Amino acid sequence: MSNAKNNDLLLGNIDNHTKYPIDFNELEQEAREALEPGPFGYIRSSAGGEETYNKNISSFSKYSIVPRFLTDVSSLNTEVTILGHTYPHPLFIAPVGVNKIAHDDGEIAVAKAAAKYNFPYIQSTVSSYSIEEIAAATPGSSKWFQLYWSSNKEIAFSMARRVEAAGYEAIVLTVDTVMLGWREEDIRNQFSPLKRGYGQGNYATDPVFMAALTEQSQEAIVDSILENIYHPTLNWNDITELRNHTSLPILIKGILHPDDAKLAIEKGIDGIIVSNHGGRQLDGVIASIDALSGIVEAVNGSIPVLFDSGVRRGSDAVKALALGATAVCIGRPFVWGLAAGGQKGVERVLENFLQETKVSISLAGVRNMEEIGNMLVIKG
Ligand SMILES: Cc1cc2nc3c(=O)[nH]c(=O)nc-3n(C[C@H](O)[C@H](O)[C@H](O)COP(=O)(O)O)c2cc1C
Ligand SMILES: O=C(O)C(=O)c1ccccc1
Repeated sequence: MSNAKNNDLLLGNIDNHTKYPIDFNELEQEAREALEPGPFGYIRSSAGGEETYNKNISSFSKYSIVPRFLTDVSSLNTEVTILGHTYPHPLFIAPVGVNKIAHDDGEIAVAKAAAKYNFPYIQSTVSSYSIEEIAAATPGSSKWFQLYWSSNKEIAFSMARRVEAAGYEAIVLTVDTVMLGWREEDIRNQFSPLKRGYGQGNYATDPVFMAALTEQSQEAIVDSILENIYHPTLNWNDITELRNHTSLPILIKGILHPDDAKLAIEKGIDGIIVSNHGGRQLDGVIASIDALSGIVEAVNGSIPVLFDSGVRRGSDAVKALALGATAVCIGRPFVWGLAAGGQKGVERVLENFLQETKVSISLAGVRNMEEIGNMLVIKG
């Protein structure tokens, strides 16, 4: 619960804080200055002509909040319960790999900032730090694990066992990246983080992955990651197998079609993340926010529906929540915070998101996360 009287968010920011970019574009500019073109371009860009990337962002402005007044918004409860865990607010950290290309402290800095602001942290398979290192750096905080399937599926099962042992609360299987999208900026910059040896934290510590190597060299590790991480044969039978290898809840990330959402429910999946991977996979696909309502309708409350792609500020998150998302994941904004200022930079991004989200919910006349689904959002 937060009390509006003790929590005059805007004035608190004007009085207390040192100057720091708040707006996404200013933050991106600061990151551009801090990074080499290869890493900066890898994070910023998306697939093809970046149609979907641009649409993800611009489509939010097609939706307008119609607020209610005189509802006594002096206290706000943003708690949400998802798959048996109660989280203080419906904002998560999206899984983003290879964080060391943005800052040397990488995922440790992000996970610590997330723990400080109570954002559940979804760790990517292709992290620079391992499952166990992140767990040790952030004891007691909520963590989920994003799994990239491996062509040698015993590696995927091994990672699933490790996250369960390390106390993670759920596994998010990403299904839209069975091969990498057509990313022209990376071709232009000749930049592949995996080829340069980033993102090995979970592979180089995995007993099944390491045992399968023919030789124990850096080249062999890179080659084997590349052979395993692209897995175009992935299909629903693999999901059933994963189900038999973990007792953790499984969510599928990358759902855009209502029929895939229905199939996920039929196959016993515990939740989905509506996402187009920030426009980084197939260019020309529907903006994530435009896909949300149809999927929420298809799911009809039977499993949680998380959301990402294009969320740039608190009011975007509020629109997604009002359209039926159970929680919203923040992507590129925190990566720019990391590039601009390490853990501190991420903290400022999360703090701003949280504060704007809370102010926006209250100003729309809503007091808790049950009411937010009734918030009126219209196209126009
Ligand atoms: C640099 C970068 C790396 C990413 N790595 C992963 C990843 O390892 N696994 C995954 O499921 N999604 C990954 N994503 C996608 C994010 O989880 C998320 O879907 C996307 O960033 C949302 O779009 P937005 O950042 O424009 O809001 C990555 C995104 C970026 C920008
Ligand atoms: O770049 C990405 O979007 C992504 O998901 C990824 C895939 C492999 C390695 C690093 C990141």
